[in-house]
Amino acid sequence: MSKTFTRAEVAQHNTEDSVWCIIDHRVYDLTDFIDAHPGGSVVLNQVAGTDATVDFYNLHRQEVIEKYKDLCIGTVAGETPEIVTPEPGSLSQVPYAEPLWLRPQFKSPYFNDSHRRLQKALREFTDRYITPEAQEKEKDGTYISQELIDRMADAGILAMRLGPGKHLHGRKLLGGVIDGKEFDYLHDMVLSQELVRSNARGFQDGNMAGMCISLTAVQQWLRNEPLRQKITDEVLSGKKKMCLAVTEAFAGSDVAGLRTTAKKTPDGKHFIVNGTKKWITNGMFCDYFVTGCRTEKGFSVLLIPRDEGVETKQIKTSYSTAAATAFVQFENVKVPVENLLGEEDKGFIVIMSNFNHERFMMCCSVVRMCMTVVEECMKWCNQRIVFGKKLIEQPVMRQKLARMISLCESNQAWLESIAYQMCNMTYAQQSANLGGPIGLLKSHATRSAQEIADLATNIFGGRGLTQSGMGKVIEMFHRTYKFDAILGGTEEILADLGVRQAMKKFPKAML
Ligand code: HEM
Repeated sequence: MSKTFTRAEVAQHNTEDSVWCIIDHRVYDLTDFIDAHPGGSVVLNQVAGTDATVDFYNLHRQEVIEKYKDLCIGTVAGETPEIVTPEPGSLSQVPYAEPLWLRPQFKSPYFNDSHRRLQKALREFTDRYITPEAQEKEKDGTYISQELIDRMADAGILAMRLGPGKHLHGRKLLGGVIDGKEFDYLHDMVLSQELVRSNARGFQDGNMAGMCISLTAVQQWLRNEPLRQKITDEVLSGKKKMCLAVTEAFAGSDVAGLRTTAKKTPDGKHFIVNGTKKWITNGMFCDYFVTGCRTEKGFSVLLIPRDEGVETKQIKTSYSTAAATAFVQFENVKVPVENLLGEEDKGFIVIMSNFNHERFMMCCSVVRMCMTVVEECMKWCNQRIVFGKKLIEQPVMRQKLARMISLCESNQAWLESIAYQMCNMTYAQQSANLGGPIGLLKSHATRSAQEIADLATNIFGGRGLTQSGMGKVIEMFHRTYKFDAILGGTEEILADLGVRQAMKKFPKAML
């Protein structure tokens, strides 16, 4: 790479036997690559011997040049490469690509040094370990590797994903960048927002989303202490996997309509479970199912270990099968009564108590993903040349970007304000005061996501419909934003919840 060549020298390599070109002041020998080039050999022959920087960046993502850096044989004499290659862990320099609190010129009342340390460590962890695997698994549809799970368990990431609490006390997170006791809901927000940057919506859920919404219920409601500790240890160490199994083909959010039954054995020591569950995220690889069942006088929640009576079949949805979404069948599964969460026939509270945190995490992710889409659009508009001009020079494009930026900035500001309230409330106060606002935020954030996906696809044109290359993030987002609009409560239900909760507090007087 230390070799230098004059532009005249490069110009001579424009024959079938030797195809060189210049990209960003670096010299590339494409002779042996030409037949493997996904864009074909003709285009490379056309630029042989010339400076192809503008053409290259008009058609490729920055990561392509990184991946194929071995083709680089030197630089142009007297010239220095200009294009910035982001290092793992670095912040984006694209305007509006990062939340305001991470932009050096701005201040925030919410975040202290421990949030910044955690953000930095998580960004590096995600860039180095999660994103490469996420991209691969999203494409081939296989499940998360045990190696990555172990790495996340060691770093305390699995434990952090349950939110603040005693389970973090005494833990040194990410090698000690913060102490578990310091971890609050703003750290929690940072965690969700950094993990989502791997830009792979199916894998994002495949990456232990089931655990985040089920182990919390076990911790809060499983009364047998040694059993609770054993299971928590198994799951947080990554040795066992857990998911939440409530929805059925017969009933989604309508818990009263569920048909999975749990009948007590005559000796009162076991439940026998029969029934099916649908759309169970991570169900394919889980060892434990936190399952909603009909019991004699109501609805109950049971922790069901996988055994021969439990059968899982993969469901193909519009995102990658890396999410391990399953159809689950329980046939005469014998479950000890100590696996009951909360009280028999009073399972509704067990399921409901989990929702705020789940929805909060979803808000964090979808708002951050929207910001990444803005970043992609800003980069593309600055890079893409059409009708002899950069796209950004077209006022119609700037209008679209303005709308997208405004939606992202306002949603992020709302989210930070809610996270701050959560830091200053008990769990019970959160349930009383924040269920409505979180519901409204989730509903608004996913409506915004719809508009952002639509605008971004128009900006990218055909590339926004293509699963590889420049528009791949946009294509993925446009195909998958609905998961956030449906999972954890649909937009309509949550918007309605927000207004109903507000009306409960309406003063009795006629105002
Ligand atoms: C180091 C040099 C190059 C490498 C490693 C490279 C690699 C690639 C790769 C991996 C793709 C697949 C799409 C993607 O992932 O972005 C691609 C597509 C393409 N490349 Fe290249 N390329 C190089 C140079 C060039 C140059 C100089 C041109 C044009 C003059 C060119 C024209 C194209 C075209 C037209 C496509 C198809 C793009 C699309 O469908 O949107 N490539 N290239």
